[in-house]
Amino acid sequence: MGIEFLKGHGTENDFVVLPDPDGVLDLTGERVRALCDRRRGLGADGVLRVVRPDFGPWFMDYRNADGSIAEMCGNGVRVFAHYLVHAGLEAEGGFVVGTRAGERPVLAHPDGSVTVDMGPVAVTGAGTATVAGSAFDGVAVDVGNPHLACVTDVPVAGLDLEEPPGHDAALFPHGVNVEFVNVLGDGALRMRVHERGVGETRSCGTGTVAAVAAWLHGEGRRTGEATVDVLGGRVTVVVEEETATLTGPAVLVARGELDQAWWDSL
Ligand SMILES: N[C@@H](CCC[C@H](N)C(=O)O)C(=O)O
Repeated sequence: MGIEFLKGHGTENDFVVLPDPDGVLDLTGERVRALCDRRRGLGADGVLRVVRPDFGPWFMDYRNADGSIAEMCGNGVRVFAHYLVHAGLEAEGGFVVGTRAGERPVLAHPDGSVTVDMGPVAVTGAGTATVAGSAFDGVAVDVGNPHLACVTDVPVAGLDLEEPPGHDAALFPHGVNVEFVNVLGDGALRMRVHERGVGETRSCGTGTVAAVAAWLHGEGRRTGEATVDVLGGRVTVVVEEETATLTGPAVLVARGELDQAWWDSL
């Protein structure tokens, strides 16, 4: 009997989901890297291990594709919540998901989309990202994990994000997710992102919240709402005084078993 997995995505930010209610899987960095590898594994931007603690809600143990651990993943919470409903472990509607950044209330909608209460969002400073020798002014945004969100007039579609953007390491001692954001109109943004521990991804939920917070900050506003177009689709973000919400699709595409011998060899 192999190890159960599912594959899913939220606006094409894709994840391997590993149901592990009793917390018995030894999810090493090497196993995460192998699972996420698009040639020698299943391929994904990250892994969501589904754990049921003795007390409290289902816990999302999130890992980046390079095996590193991150505090929070907004698209991951949507896929995680959708999986819980799909598996009959939670009912559609409101429930809570545990993350390393704290508990995140979610609302699982009948169409499979999910709204996540992302918790407080804070603009904590200013920084600069560098891409191919060009500098982009940005703001540091804490969404439970670190972001440098750069609102720019340079069309983001043309940026080469193959290499990690340069940034001020002293400002982000634990690394950073970097967003490049175009304003398409009032309440309409376009974003590309280079994620810490992954590379360029087709969407980043916490990144879209950071993008909206950065746009509002530039407008001298603290609260507001925007759609954010990413390479993998569209999400909606609402920033309020005390919290922010992220709404978007969540899709499960496959379910199967990992080969036990392959797992054991890692
Ligand atoms: N894709 C995620 C963010 C995942 C974590 C990030 N790479 C980090 O290291 O902080 C999202 O949807 O928020």
